[in-house]
Amino acid sequence: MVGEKDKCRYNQDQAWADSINFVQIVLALKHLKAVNKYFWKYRYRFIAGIFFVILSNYFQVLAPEITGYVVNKLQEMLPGAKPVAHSVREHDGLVNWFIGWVNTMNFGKLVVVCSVTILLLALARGVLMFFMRQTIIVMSRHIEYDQKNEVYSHYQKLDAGFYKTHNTGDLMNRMTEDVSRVRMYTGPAIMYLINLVSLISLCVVNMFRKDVHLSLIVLAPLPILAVTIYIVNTVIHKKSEKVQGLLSDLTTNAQESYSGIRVIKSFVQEKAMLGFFSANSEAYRKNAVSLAKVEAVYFPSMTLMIGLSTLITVLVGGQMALRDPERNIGLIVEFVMYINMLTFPVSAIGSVASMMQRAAASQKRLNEFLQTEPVIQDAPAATATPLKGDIVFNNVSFTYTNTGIKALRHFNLEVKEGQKVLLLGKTGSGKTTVAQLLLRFYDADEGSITVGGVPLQKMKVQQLREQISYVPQDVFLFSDTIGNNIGFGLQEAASQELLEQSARYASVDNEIKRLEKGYETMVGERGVTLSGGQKQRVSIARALVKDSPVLVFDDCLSAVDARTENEIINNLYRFLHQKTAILITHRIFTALNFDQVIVLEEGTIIEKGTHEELLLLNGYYAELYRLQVSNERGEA
Ligand SMILES: Nc1ncnc2c1ncn2[C@@H]1O[C@H](COP(=O)(O)OP(=O)(O)OP(=O)(O)O)[C@@H](O)[C@H]1O
Repeated sequence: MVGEKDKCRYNQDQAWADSINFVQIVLALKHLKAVNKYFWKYRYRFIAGIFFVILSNYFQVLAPEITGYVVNKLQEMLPGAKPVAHSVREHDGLVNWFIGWVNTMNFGKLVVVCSVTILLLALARGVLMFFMRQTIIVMSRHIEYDQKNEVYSHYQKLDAGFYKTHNTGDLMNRMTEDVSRVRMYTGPAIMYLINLVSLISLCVVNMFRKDVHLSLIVLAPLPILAVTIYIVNTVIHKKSEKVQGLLSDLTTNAQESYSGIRVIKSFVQEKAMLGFFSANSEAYRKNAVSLAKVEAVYFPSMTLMIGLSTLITVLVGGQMALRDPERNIGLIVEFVMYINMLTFPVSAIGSVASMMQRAAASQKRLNEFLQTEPVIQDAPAATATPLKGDIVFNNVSFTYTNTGIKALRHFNLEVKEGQKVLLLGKTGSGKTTVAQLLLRFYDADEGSITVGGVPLQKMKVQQLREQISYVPQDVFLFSDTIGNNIGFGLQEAASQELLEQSARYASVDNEIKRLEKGYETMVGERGVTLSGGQKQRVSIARALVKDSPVLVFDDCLSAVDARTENEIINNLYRFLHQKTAILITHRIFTALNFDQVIVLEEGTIIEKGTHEELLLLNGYYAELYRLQVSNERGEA
């Protein structure tokens, strides 16, 4: 068995191995190509941002040159000092012009003018940095917005099969976590990257222009600093991911304990739950402490590295000046300023690299998802056909690919326009599958489904679904008002009259009106919690409000009592007068005179006929009927 220490050692080794795998990082970056279209969309903002970053850095590197010049001037004033030679090549064009202007002033005035100039440069930098954030960071927010919309609209396109194979947490993560990680790339990472490339280039060019030898010596520790920071950053990142994960376990654990408090108490499991919580809490504590230790080392070691570079500059530069009195001291001051200036960009290399790495991993996940094409799509020749005529299932077979379960086998059914059909069968016999195939949540593997002779594949999916009112088995209400939940399927806002009429048909109107806010009552999280039966009836009302020619009710009366069930069936009898309806159920509804009753078993029809015919057949239906009648008598 691997011990705790070995595991820890393994994790550390792994972190080091991962962190130095630069090739992998570079390869991973190809996934980020997908966001280039957004950079193009916001190109003017982006170009302006790059310009502001470069200009701000240019102003920043002017300050050491001016400071160096002032120090040299001071050196010249020391007793016995020789004038310091200024080579035009040594300075930036703007600095040369500035030196030409101030050189004739007396020393006092020169110092004041140079100080004010340095102050003005700092102010200008501040303004430019403001614009830099206003352009690049704002651009990243726009991209984040566009990308969230892109992901969301793709979710809407994908079909039922996709949702069965992906869990909600994973889907939510792509919308939130992955998109915000990509934003860290399109915003801060890109900004820091342009910043560090431009600042390092400007500083290094200036340093080499002045003293190649000294430059090589003082710059030597910086790459070591960059790599060290990158490695430590990766370790910190991995540790903080782990701490985050443990924290989320802890929160879920606590949340479940609160929600399931009645079960915990009734099963007297408080102690066990506490033990479980303590174990989670201990794991979190250990990892959080370990993260704090690495973070504690991080900043002091960074400061040490920078201090070392400054020390080398002063030491080597000072010795050079001692050996060669011609050398100017201003150069040493200038180099110390450059080194301090380089600290931030060099230390940012690590965090920029890990931000890009994380963004690439997130974008890879997003790309995989965005490239998933919905299986159910409109055929090129599909038309918006009105749903008229008989519904025919002709020799239909269907297997769920994810489980390999054959839900329908050579299923044949003909529902004449305006007929009411009862689809009955044991659980798992394939009833819901019939409804889902009719709505084209899936396509049949074999056989065909036609409405009025037109195959479903020749109709536009959206129009097909618009013309079918479907009450699914799992009731789902949105966190919105009851009225909005009922009117959900309508293109325009439903009139109060229509809402009430549908609710009356679904036998829920009276109960809604008894609520304090009536149809304006919020459902869900912070609203009123409706009972299972009430929710079912609200979802029936939602289907009825659409007034479609075809209705499919999937086991939607399972949570209502027998009296309400009869009331709804009677109402439906009136409502469904001209319409085609398929009612899926486990129970027999005697109140409604069905044109056909179909009994399914393991995906095939075992009985078919009217209520009377099936009673005479004396099979599954007749037995279920007798059982139900005797139960009802027993209850009465
Ligand atoms: N999304 C799915 N993925 C894989 N298998 C599924 C899926 N939905 C249903 N099945 C399987 O297909 C078979 C038929 O399921 P279906 O939901 O059509 O039955 P049902 O008669 O409506 O059952 P119930 O009355 O319990 O709702 C079952 O064995 C079920 O396990």
